[in-house]
Amino acid sequence: MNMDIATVNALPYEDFVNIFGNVVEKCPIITAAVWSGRPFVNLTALETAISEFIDALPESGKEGILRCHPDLAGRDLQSGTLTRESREEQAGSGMDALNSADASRMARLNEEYKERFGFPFVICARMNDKANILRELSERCPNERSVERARGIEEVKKICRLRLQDLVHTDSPNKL
Ligand SMILES: NC(=O)N[C@H]1NC(=O)NC1=O
Repeated sequence: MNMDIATVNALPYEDFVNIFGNVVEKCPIITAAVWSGRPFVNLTALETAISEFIDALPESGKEGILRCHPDLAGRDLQSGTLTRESREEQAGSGMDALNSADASRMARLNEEYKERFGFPFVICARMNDKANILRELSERCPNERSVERARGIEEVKKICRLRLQDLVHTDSPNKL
């Protein structure tokens, strides 16, 4: 895809949601909401609108966003039911090729984390490798719930930024 910002701003909401609906995993409601904020001056402005929408949510809403994320190396990966974006991100950080020791460690820590916080561990897989992810997962487990809620949301925003960038080319100054 190669869209300039004028093209994005001219999209009917059906197309806008179809194209950008999964920049926050399984949360097309966010994309549908920020469409009201057109016109965007550039891609960063769209990203900011998404970020501000998320920040304005009550804590339960932020936890809801985290709960829409599949586990890393979890059941959806095993059964092939990840979204395309998540599948590519997880494969990129080696989550689809864990040895059995790492796979069971991952599964155990993911369960422990979810049990403790009531939402899953979220990290931007494209900015981390397997070793990092495992380390972060074990280091973040003892944190306070409010700290982890905020950390998870920061990671959601990183994932969102990379997904947005993938949807538009930024190779020319006239492009997004
Ligand atoms: N749980 C979790 O972090 N999931 C994800 N992270 C990422 O980069 N893509 C995901 O689906």
